[in-house]
Amino acid sequence: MTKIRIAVQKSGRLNDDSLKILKDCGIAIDNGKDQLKATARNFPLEVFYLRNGDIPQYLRDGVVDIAIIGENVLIEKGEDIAVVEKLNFSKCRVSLAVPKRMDYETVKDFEGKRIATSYPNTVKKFFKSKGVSADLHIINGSVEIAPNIGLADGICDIVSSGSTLFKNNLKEVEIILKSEAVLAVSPEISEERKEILERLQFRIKSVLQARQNKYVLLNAPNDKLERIISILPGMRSPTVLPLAEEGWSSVHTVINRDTFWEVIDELKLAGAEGILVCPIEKMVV
Ligand SMILES: Nc1ncnc2c1ncn2[C@@H]1O[C@H](COP(=O)(O)OP(=O)(O)OP(=O)(O)O)[C@@H](O)[C@H]1O
Ligand SMILES: O=P(O)(O)OC[C@H]1O[C@H](OP(=O)(O)OP(=O)(O)O)[C@H](O)[C@@H]1O
Ligand SMILES: [Mg+2]
Repeated sequence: MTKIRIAVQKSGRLNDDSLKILKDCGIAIDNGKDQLKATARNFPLEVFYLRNGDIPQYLRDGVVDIAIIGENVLIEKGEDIAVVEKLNFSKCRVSLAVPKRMDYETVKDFEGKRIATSYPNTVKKFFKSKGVSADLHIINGSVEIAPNIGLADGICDIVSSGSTLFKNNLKEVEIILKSEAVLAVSPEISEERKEILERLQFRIKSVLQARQNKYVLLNAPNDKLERIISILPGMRSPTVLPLAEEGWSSVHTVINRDTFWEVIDELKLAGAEGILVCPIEKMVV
């Protein structure tokens, strides 16, 4: 039977959440941690555990068909590779930073400066678009230490909370790009495997939708229903069911996580009572 081959980071920031999303898609993988390859028990899928930084080349060569990878890595070394889904985890940015004490005004301040980075193509492209010429030092890790040991005047690296920059007396001065984990596809994928990809993507979308929403149940006196329903976003319109108690109804709906608390506050003000909030397992839209 044909299987789709997916690359997942072997260890590091993406590993746990990548395996979690496959699990939430109902895919069971026997996961010996030291294995480099594993087969799903209930879906035509093989998992290859690889270094994030090596994945663009494996996709390009068609050694794997799809991958869960940091978008920033694709921008750095896989611009020819298509992204089919943003996965909403491992969110970060690739930024330029300089020592706190430096008076930084514009990107022109990088002219002629030494920049340490693991993302040379990204930095080069950014500087080129701004007409700046700088001297790049490519290092693979602990980039933030470079200015403190006199190796560079500034750096370009991943920033999330900013605490690594803070600890190293650096300040973020330019955001070059924003990144999150994505599902990427090999240009070499076969038609047969594309069909498996479509099935997988359908499940992933349902999982992402479910994670983004909550199921809400509430009780309301009938004379307040109209106002309450006008507040609710919902998939179509809310379900309204009569309660055993005369003059009262139960309202069921779905609310997006981003606006959740604001909507709940409004519902309470409008007279909603006994509000229950439940996680959604899958949401097929
Ligand atoms: N601090 C962070 N917060 C959020 N996401 C991050 C952070 N650091 C890295 N990432 C994202 O996770 C990806 C993997 O980072 P990680 O540090 O685990 O591996 P790596 O050293 O880039 O890759 P490799 O697997 O090749 O060793 C990055 O490419 C980026 O997309
Ligand atoms: O803004 P922050 O929340 O501090 O995150 C940013 C740091 O996280 C990443 O390093 P990581 O911890 O993955 O270590 P690594 O350099 O060994 O990959 C990245 O390279 C930064 O150093
Ligand atoms: Mg890292």
